Amino acid sequence: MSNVTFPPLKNDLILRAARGQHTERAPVWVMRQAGRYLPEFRELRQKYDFFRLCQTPELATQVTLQPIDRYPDLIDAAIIFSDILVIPQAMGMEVLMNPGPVFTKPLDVPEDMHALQTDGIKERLQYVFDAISLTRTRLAGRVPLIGFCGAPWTLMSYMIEGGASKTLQKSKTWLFKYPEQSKALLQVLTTACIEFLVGQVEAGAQLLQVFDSNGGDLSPHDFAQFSLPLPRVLRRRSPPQANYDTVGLDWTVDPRDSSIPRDVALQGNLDPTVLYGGRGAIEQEVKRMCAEFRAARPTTGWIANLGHGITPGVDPDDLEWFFQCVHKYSSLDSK
Ligand SMILES: Cc1c2[nH]c(c1CCC(=O)O)Cc1[nH]c(c(CCC(=O)O)c1C)Cc1[nH]c(c(CCC(=O)O)c1C)Cc1[nH]c(c(C)c1CCC(=O)O)C2
Repeated sequence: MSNVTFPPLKNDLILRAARGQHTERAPVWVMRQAGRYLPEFRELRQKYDFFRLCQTPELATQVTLQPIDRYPDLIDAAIIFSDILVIPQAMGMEVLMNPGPVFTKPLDVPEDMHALQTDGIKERLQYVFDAISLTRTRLAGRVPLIGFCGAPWTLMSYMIEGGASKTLQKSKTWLFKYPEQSKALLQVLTTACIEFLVGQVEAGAQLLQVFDSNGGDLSPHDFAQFSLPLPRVLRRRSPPQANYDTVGLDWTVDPRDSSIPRDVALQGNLDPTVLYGGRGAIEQEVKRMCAEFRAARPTTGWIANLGHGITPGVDPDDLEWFFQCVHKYSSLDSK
């Protein structure tokens, strides 16, 4: 589906695992791998505002490649440097990063939705597509490139709460007090997400991840109603790249949990705090994680990752050790 040709891929481990194929070892990457724990990232961040980095393809590409250059032969995927909140921005909402996201005018009542610009969203996100194409070229086939977006419910909750929230009281109130308007907003966001993801694949993204960070706050019934439609629609628009072939787990879920469908590959799930525990703790926990995933998926694929984004204080050498431990303990011949 990509419009451009790029250098041939040398490492397709994560693509095979995401499709459910058994791999010689688990592919590995970490969420927020281009982030504040890296001194080279902090250096650039001192010069540029967060969204300036996202909006300038040359800079976004440079940041995306930082972990790939630092850990050659250890990381199996790059993820485009951006943020889930670029969609609300493209709908005309102002978002600042200081240090977490802050919306200057969150949605308060359904009438506020009239101010949202629902046409031309994909066009205003062209900078992400340009960053993806440039990154694909500069990756030169070393590893696949992941594109992403936030899931509609997570975006809606940020747009109403105005930032991170523990209780999601305002956005959940919308669901129950203004159900029709909430559905309309989710519909607009679903369309925007799908156009955005399809555009990323056209620009060169080889794998897509949808972050539904606030999905766990919905009841199973509301999750099915408000969050699950996206992959079904996406699948119709962009087969076969866009199946939810893989489900990401955090550390509160045991990969052997019988409620997890059998027909998906798994990704996860080390508690990022383990990375503060020193080499002994990292090795022990990675070994245990690999054994659990191997038991859960003895003949199909899984992807090693943290259960959440890496945090700013981690020593980059300890992350290197994490990668080395995954290589060792997820190999077919490891005990
Ligand atoms: C909810 C959410 C956001 N953004 C994202 C999510 C979903 C995943 C999750 O639940 O964490 C996803 C995201 N954010 C970022 C990426 C880039 C790719 C990567 O390296 O993983 C990705 C995939 C960069 C970022 N996004 C952000 C940073 C740090 C900001 C900085 O450089 O000042 C980075 C590297 C900021 C951000 N952006 C967001 C928050 C809540 C924060 C503050 C939290 C934090 O500080 O880590 C919104």
